[in-house]
Amino acid sequence: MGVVRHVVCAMSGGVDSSVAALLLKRRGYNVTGVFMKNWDSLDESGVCSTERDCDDAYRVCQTLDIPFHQVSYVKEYWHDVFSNLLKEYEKGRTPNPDILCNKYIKFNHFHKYAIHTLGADAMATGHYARTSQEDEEVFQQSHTTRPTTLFRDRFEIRNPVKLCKGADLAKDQTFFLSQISQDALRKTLFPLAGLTKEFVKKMAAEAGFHHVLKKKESMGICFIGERNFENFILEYLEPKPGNFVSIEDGTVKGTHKGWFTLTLGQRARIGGQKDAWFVVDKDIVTGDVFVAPTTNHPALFRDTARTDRFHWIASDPPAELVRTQMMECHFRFIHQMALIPCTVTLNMDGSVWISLSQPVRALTPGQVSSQAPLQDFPSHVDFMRSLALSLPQFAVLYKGDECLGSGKMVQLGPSEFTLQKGRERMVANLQQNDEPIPDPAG
Ligand SMILES: Nc1ncnc2c1ncn2[C@@H]1O[C@H](COP(=O)(O)OP(=O)(O)OP(=O)(O)O)[C@@H](O)[C@H]1O
Repeated sequence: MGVVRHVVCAMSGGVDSSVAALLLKRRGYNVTGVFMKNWDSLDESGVCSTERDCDDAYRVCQTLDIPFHQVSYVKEYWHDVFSNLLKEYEKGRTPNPDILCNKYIKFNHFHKYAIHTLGADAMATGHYARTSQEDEEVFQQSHTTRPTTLFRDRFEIRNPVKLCKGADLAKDQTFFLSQISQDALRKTLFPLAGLTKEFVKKMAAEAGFHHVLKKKESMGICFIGERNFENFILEYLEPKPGNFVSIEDGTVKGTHKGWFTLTLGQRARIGGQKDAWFVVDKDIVTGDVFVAPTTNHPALFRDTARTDRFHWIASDPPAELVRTQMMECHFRFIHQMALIPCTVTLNMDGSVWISLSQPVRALTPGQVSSQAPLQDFPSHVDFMRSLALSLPQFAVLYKGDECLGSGKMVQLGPSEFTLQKGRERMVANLQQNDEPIPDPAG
């Protein structure tokens, strides 16, 4: 008889992690369920949803007859995720809290707790994602503490583990995992890797997890709960009022109460204006929010972005990129958006330039923002829909099924509108000087 492996499963009280724990138990492992508390929350009716979720996770563990623990990362979440989020808002950027939560909490604090404190052979979550390792390979990974040398990961890791899309492409969550460390990934199991959500729900029903199935699907920000996001964020940030300014002629169209909850591409409600205007840019120094009169205005389209130091999950950086300084792959900046072909170039400081095969709008064409202006948002769920469609922070790269990693977008190339204006100015200058206008076709 071989050793019985010990796996710590992160259990949220939801369907996915409950079935993940069930599958691990069926594989014959010693499973421990752990619930994380990240936020002291009361929802708008004063009910603590965290306690309810914790209770649900506990009941699943009872049904499975496995030990249950609860850990609190309220302090860590506040420092690593929430403060970060507020700082980004103040810079006029729209951060993705779920990417940060995975990076700093689940695949860092929680990971260390599972492996070092509880002595587990691996940790597991209910994410729809896959790695390039079999379970047994995960267990064989020794607990290495990386020496802090000048050498980068590629010199230290012989067989880097890849992060790949799960079988259920409609549920794939690699986007949210794109910032996690190689060290944590090497010790992680994703029991739902090969399953569809439909099948997982069926398994939950057969296992008698009815209390879990009855719950609403969790969405977006894991900690805030059902509440008005604008009111929530205004508890923490001082609103900075300013003007709505037309990108076309610089005229002031109205005023707004604060720009950090206004997201790129979103329809702006401007008092006294009958027509629809759309947010295309912000000036965080003056507080001006630039707006355009059409939803598909060229000021919303761009085809290049630069990231900060890119986080490569497996090879840091990929050999192809080192060899040629250039790589063809696919890009996504919104969870589940269609992948866009792109060319990536590597800079000396580890940042990358991403050139897309076609200009993309700040949001996916024809999506909810035009029907659901922010002022009408009833809850954070709707806000998350707009967030997911807004200027995102992270550029996530894929090569086939593999999620290569992500980088925070810190600079965008010129918009189509800027380029168009530049061309017009050039033509006007040429005409003024009576020079022949170059024929673009010839
Ligand atoms: N509060 C929590 N405590 C422990 N683990 C958590 C918690 N929240 C999320 N997780 C882990 O992260 C995974 C992904 O979380 P996410 O919030 O995306 O939920 P989900 O995909 O709807 O999964 P679930 O149905 O398990 O809630 C979960 O399956 C679970 O393993």
